[in-house]
Amino acid sequence: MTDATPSSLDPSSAVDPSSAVEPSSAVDPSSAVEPSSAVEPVETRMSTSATISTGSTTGDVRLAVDAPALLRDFNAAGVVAATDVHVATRLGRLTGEGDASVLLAVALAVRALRGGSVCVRLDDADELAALARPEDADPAGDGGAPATDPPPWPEHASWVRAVEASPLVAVGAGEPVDRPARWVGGRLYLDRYWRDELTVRRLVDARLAAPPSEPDAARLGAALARLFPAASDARQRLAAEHAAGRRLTVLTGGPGTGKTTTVARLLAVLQDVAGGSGDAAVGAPTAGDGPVLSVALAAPTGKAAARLQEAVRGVVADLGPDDRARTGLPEATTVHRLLGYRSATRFRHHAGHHLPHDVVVVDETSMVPLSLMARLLEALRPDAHLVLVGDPDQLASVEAGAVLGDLVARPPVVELVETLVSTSSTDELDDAEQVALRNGVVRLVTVHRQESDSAILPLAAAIRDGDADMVLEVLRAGAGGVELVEADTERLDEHTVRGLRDDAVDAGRRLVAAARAGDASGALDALSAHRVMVAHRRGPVGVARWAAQVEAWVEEATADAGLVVPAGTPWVVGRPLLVTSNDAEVGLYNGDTGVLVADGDPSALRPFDPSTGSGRRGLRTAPAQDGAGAVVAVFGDARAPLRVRTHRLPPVETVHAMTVHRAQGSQFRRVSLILPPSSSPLLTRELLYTAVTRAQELVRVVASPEAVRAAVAHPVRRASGLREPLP
Ligand SMILES: Nc1ncnc2c1ncn2[C@@H]1O[C@H](COP(=O)(O)OP(=O)(O)OP(=O)(O)O)[C@@H](O)[C@H]1O
Repeated sequence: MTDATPSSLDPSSAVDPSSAVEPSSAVDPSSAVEPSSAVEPVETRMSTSATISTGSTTGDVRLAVDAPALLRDFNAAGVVAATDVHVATRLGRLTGEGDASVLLAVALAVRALRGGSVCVRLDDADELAALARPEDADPAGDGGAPATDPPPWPEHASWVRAVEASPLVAVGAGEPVDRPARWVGGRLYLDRYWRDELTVRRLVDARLAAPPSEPDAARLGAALARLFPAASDARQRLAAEHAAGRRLTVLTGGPGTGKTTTVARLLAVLQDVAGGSGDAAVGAPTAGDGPVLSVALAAPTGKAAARLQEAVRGVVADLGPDDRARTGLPEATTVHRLLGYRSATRFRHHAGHHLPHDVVVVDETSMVPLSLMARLLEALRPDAHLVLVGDPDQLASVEAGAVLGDLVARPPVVELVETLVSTSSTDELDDAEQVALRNGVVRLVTVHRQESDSAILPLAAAIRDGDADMVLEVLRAGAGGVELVEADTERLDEHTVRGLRDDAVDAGRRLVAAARAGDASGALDALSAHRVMVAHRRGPVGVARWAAQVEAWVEEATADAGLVVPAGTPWVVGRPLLVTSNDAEVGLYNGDTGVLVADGDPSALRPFDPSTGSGRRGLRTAPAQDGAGAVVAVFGDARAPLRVRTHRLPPVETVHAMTVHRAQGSQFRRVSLILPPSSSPLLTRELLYTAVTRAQELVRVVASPEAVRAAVAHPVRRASGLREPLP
């Protein structure tokens, strides 16, 4: 390994391969408020404002100079972007609303979506203060308006009066239904988000309030006792019993608390009780007949779906023969694919064409945004059993909404569930958990994973508890697969990051070797060996800069064999890929990761003309003899990879490093997390918790202690109305 000079860590050397901005959407107000479906943090969308003409005469297109003075001032302070102002003023023109305070409120509602909120609370001083933090305060400093001090907010009472009187705004939950914004309970929504929230509320409440199905108590009791025999299984047993009788169960818990185990076993319970008496004489299925309920397993990303399927099948394989036969081999898919994705707002299954399944289990529900949850709930048969599984302490979805967190924290919707019969007891639930159970929520708390010397789970627990001293203590102890590299991450040198470099190079070597050998499974396995994670997209602590850095290290380390670049293609064998948009036809979705591997007989990758490497050091190869091409992209489960020809690939990026948002739903054996400076608005408790819990063996945090403290001190705030009853 050759030492790179410190200058190779110079941020200015980083090339941003992904600087494409979203298409301008400022003209059509409805599309202007449609969030990007990209799985990436909010700051990526800040630069949008720099691409959109707002009629500025100053030449600075980030400033909305044609807007009323109040909006101009808030724009100049960086509180709202020019696009937010543009949407608000356009909606104002369409509805005859000229009051600047109302337009400011609408611009804030648009702005709030980018932070993941569904609405803006004008009466919440903390939220307004958070919005007043310029969202582009990232180290790159590459977007948004120049910050001046924000002007004072409009006087609250008159602001609310103006909003309530506005022709732009519908007030309350009822008529009229054709206005672009909605004011409910002190919250201002863009109408589309209000409708999605109402849909989720209505359909969740209907599920909770539906009369319970009453499975045969003796059979249920026997199945629960068989599948959850130990005293320590009590909460898992309760969740399974709840799922057998009710139409919505929300199963939560941190890593290693047995969520997946519970899912697999509860499927066995549900299949058993659905199998009726087992009396073959009357035609009822028996154990040997296999599954009788149609079950769908889904997760927000392909990677998470692959993990879910693998984990569930692993648990099923350990069940007794009858339960194994009853449960079968459930397939997992993405939520998009389950619903039959056609476009961001259109799916094959919907309220008029329900999914056929009797049971639908969604894992990693924290990543499901409000709009997708609304579409999923609409598409379910009313009598289907829905089980939402996830960890509400993780980062919420990139798009607006924090549905899992909201469902867990809501006040109770239905009276105490009376159907908990037979073996389950709620004795060990505290008062808050008893209340949550009325909303179908069962929280698993016991960590069962046997890694007693690992400090990753105690670290995650300290982050979740907001205990920054403990977090730093565990990190600094440097034992049990946890380490802290204390550093100013904007000025890292080679020596400081040598551990990170060694891990990245090791994983990269294995990846490239497997890819060149045409070993798809080996390459996909190597892809999860180590991952560099960051918070930002751009800047010295951004994904673009670190992806370029890791790529340079790996190229250097594997240069002896030369790059393998099949002739006539830009595709480098061994390049790790990240899919950046959905392509239902190919079966790849935003956030899926894969790798380019040599296709067919590796000897077909013979030298083409090493002397004409187009200025690039490396080995060029001819296409395989059979014309099938010499490189193929592989994705998904290492044991059954999905192979995609390069000409059919949707847009992809190289993924030597990724944002923590992107990494959600995936796990890696080793994780190196590089945190931005403590002033970054993206440093949140959920970000740190999510990154730490992606690691199986080792998590290395490269950060200043101040940045760690800042992350732990800032839980994410997301405004929505789901936690409150309708007025
Ligand atoms: N009731 C139990 N008793 C003993 N061991 C259990 C129990 N439930 C789960 N386990 C074991 O604990 C480990 C973690 O379980 P599981 O993978 O189901 O957790 P999880 O919550 O899905 O974790 P993650 O979110 O990290 O994927 C597994 O090894 C599993 O076999």
